[in-house]
Amino acid sequence: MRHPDAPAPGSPLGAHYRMCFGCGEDQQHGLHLKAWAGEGVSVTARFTVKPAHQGAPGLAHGGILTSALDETLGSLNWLMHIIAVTGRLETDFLLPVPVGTELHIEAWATAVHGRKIYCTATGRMGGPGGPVAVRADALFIEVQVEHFIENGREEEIHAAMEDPDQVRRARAFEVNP
Ligand SMILES: CCCCC/C=C\C/C=C\C/C=C\C/C=C\CCCC(=O)SCCNC(=O)CCNC(=O)[C@H](O)C(C)(C)COP(=O)(O)OP(=O)(O)OC[C@H]1O[C@@H](n2cnc3c(N)ncnc32)[C@H](O)[C@@H]1OP(=O)(O)O
Repeated sequence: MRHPDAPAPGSPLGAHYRMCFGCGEDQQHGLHLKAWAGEGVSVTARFTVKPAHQGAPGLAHGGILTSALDETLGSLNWLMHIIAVTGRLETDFLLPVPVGTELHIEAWATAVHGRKIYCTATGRMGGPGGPVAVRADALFIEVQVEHFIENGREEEIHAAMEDPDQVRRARAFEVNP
């Protein structure tokens, strides 16, 4: 499952798309989540809850926490050298997460069946060994690059295809942009 050319454990994964809400460095409204390759088909990530992420006073919105887990699970793509999108995602919220918390996220693949990738993630507070505040089980489905080209809004697709960095990132998934 781990691709022979997968980034070495500990390597930063970078953004798959600079305008991505989860990881994009140029997305001013985004989470700016950072992820690193782990052993096997696993990744670690960090995300800090900011005031813009509140659902209740001083507490993270559940949808934001789910997004952070979704993004980390999506980063497993880098380890497998495939493109997969979220088909199903179920989140358990175990502890309230205050603004200012740095969430330590871990995600790993648990099974593969055809195009279906089953995977799990946890988000811990106070450090990588801290209590689990959120966890999610997900089903990702492998797709071809046409999934984006055929369904994305034309102006962003054109901009992405004209961006050599984006084309290079797409190639890292061994797809033909
Ligand atoms: C140069 C331009 C390049 C641009 C792109 C460049 C780079 C991109 C690189 C990486 C980006 C990739 C991911 C992003 C990473 C992180 C972001 C976070 C991840 C996300 O946020 S991503 C957005 C949310 N996501 C969607 O926007 C998906 C919308 N959706 C669909 O597009 C279709 O729905 C699809 C494709 C999922 C399936 O459609 P389909 O027609 O291909 O396949 P089909 O329906 O046959 O399903 C095949 C088998 O999966 C089972 N299955 C399907 N769905 C299921 C479900 N919900 N529950 C249980 N089982 C399910 C079936 O039951 C069958 O199972 P079986 O084979 O056993 O029968």
